[in-house]
Amino acid sequence: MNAPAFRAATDGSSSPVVISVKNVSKRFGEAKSNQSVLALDNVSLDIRKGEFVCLLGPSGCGKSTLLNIIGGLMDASSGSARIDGREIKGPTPDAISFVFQESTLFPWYTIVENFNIALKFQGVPQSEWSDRTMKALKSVGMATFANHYPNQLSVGMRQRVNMARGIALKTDVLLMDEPFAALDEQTRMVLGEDLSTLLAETGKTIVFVTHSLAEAVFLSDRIIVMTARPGRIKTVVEVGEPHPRSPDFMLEPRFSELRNELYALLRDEIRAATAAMRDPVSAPVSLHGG
Ligand SMILES: Nc1ncnc2c1ncn2[C@@H]1O[C@H](COP(=O)(O)OP(=O)(O)OP(=O)(O)O)[C@@H](O)[C@H]1O
Repeated sequence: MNAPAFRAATDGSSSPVVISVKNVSKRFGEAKSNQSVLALDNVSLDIRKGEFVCLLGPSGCGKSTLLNIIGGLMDASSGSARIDGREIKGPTPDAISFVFQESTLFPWYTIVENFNIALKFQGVPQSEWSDRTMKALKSVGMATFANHYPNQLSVGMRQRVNMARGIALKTDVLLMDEPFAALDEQTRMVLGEDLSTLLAETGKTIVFVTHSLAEAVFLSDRIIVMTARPGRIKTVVEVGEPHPRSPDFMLEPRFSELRNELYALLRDEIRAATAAMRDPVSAPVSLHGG
């Protein structure tokens, strides 16, 4: 029997850089217009192969915008994003796949058919489809539902399948935008454990957006803490724990210390974001140099 996959804690400095974001700013609307929004301001970030990186910050600080720019779904207003040295100018389905908060399964196709469409779109040879699909479904405990339709599954099961589809694809990079946000706390925790195991097994590079401090600490190698809008990188917190992670990690004093540290870092930013929502004209945009 094979030993379970194990991935040592990383400080992110020993593996090659896969994603490189350099001086990225993003403005929605014309700068002169009073409707214009500066969502990201001069963000630079390198993400290394096999890392699990969380983007954490107050609502509206540009987490999804940054993820969308990395995924090629949106252009930066200035600066650049690269994957494996290539400038990202649009979606790169050969390199990057997405898992969103809402299940993006076609309701009129079975789970297997949904996977086949994604694999076909990605150019994976048909001879590999079944093996990849069943392996990924098995890894999230959903193999027996392969021939079900999405509406025959619970919300949590659909999100499991969504996650499995991201894993089945050949891409080395998985971008996950609040994939567990719609789930109850227990399901979230179990899926978080599964994701940590999958990270150790597949070695994929994962960029994950969340609002949950506990989820960020439990899953991440590095947590990118962002300021209130315009989103900048306030600080980076290293977790330094191997994968797969067990729920026992949450009982360690270090876990609470890290979560408290994140809360202390975010508190001012959340206040700034809330003030800006209440009074967009006179509120400080960010307490962090905004
Ligand atoms: N297509 C768009 N057009 C105009 N403004 C946008 C667009 N997309 C995002 N924004 C604005 O950019 C800012 C950042 O949005 P984004 O969704 O990236 O934030 P977020 O940190 O992911 O928020 P949340 O945590 O609430 O999901 C917000 O003020 C938002 O209103």
